Amino acid sequence: MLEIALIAHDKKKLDLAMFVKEWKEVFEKCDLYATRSTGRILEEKIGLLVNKMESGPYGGDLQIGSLIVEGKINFVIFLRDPLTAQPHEPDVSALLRVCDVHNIPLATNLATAEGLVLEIKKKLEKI
Ligand SMILES: O=C(CO)COP(=O)(O)O
Repeated sequence: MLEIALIAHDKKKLDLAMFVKEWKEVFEKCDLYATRSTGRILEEKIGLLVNKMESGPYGGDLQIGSLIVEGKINFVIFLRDPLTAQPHEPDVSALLRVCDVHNIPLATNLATAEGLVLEIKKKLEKI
């Protein structure tokens, strides 16, 4: 099973929901983790089962980061809002940092997410 973390800041949640819907047949074969509001949207609008952490501003990014440190996440798609200051920016940076520390593929925009999902699909076909 592949473990995927899906996160989006508020102004990017619609983009993420549309992207995940488009690739639903891939994501429904994975174990999904998300920060709370993102996860709720993916469950309610797309009908996927999602392991929901705390909301990002309440430490959810750090919880996902902790899962990465424990080796429990294979891919991260995190659609950040580059135009809005986030009160929990240090937590966001920490999550991005542990992805680099542990060499976890990370997409922070839709163009890269497209590449990652193709890679995830390829990996699933080999399982
Ligand atoms: O803020 C976030 C990531 O930094 C996302 O958190 P939510 O999914 O709870 O909105």
